Amino acid sequence: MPDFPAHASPALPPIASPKPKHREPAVSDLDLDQFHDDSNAPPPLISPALTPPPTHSVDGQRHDRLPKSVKVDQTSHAEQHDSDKPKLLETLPDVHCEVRARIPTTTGQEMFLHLYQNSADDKEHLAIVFGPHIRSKSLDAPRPGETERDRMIRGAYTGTLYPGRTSSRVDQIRQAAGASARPSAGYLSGLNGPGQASSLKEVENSVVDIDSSYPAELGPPLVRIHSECYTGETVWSARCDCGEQLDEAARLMSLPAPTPASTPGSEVGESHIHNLKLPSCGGVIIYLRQEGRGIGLLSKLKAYNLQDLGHDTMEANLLLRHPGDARSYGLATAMLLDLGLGGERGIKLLTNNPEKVRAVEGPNREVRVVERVPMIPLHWSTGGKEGVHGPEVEKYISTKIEKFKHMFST
Ligand SMILES: Nc1nc2c(ncn2[C@@H]2O[C@H](COP(=O)(O)OP(=O)(O)OP(=O)(O)O)[C@@H](O)[C@H]2O)c(=O)[nH]1
Repeated sequence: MPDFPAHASPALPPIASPKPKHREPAVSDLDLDQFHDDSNAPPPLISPALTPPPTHSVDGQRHDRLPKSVKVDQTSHAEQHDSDKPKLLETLPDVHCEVRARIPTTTGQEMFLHLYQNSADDKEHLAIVFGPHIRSKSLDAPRPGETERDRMIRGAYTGTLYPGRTSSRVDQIRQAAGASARPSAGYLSGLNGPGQASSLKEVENSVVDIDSSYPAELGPPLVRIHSECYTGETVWSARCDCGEQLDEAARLMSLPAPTPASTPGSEVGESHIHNLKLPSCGGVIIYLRQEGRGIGLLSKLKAYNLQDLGHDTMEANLLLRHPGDARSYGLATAMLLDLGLGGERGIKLLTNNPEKVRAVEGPNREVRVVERVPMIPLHWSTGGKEGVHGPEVEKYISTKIEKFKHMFST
């Protein structure tokens, strides 16, 4: 079997969006046998079931806490050999958030969908923002000639919209109503100490108003970089776990932030916070329109047929003359910076993909990944009770481990 190129050495320029401009080579033009030199091996679909790595816990339950994270070794980044470094653009693309809207979701949680445009391609990439703390600078920046109503229509408001609202800024509404300064936007201010009842009320009121930056108390914000997968997210494919990963990222970002009540030794009882709408830690899913690891849906569907003919996901891409992974993450870096998530404090990245961890940091480490939270397939973590399963997804995951060097354990 030939040596494959190292994972994710993009042959396409990193920002290229896959648009088939000419007819792709017919499958019959391709050398289907090149990966089958030692083809006494059984076809992948009947290979033995994947044994999950032993280090993750299997207790049949989903937890209401973030899975254990792994510190990302900062020195090893700095000392990376040139050959190990991901190929990054020298400068980040320009991005700006055109519009944002509140989306109540079927799980009961609310999120704000941010639509971005950029200087690198003509696709609409998205930031799915959970919690009240993360805001887009380019969205909030005033635009020439716009009215307060224009600002509200494009989502550049604080607090909550309601019929008849006239200003995009909560402070202005309060001032107009003769109210004093708005309640403290500090994270759960006043909860930690005696006499919390009025403070709790204040928190309840301020939850919808908070527009400050991400509070230091919550540590590095949780980030997921997700690449589009029409098959796994929309048409119920069990060839991959992309849909489940998107759901799980949203669930983790909607979990309530730790409160003093959940901290040992706290004087605040559970009953005090029973009906309180506590803010979630929040986080952001950067949803990049790089379908099929950047090869596009057309090629991905051909790749599926090659997989049914016995090839793994990397081989199928290579046979179609695409890199094993054609994605890039400069847009994600630029979007995270716009959302105020650059700088020293860093982010916690939900992923198993080592390439993502390095590439999202950007050419000058504009964003720092200080912790990595693994994405364990639900089928493993629930002991087989939930999650996508079947021979195709097993093969997909085992190829991620063996060829793309994904890290499925802490
Ligand atoms: N080419 C190809 N792409 C696939 C296949 N199955 C899923 N994909 C794509 O793989 C991508 C999955 O990417 P992500 O969810 O960002 O995750 P990842 O890089 O695999 O790693 P994690 O962050 O650990 O989940 C999506 O763009 C899917 O469309 C496949 O068989 N072939």
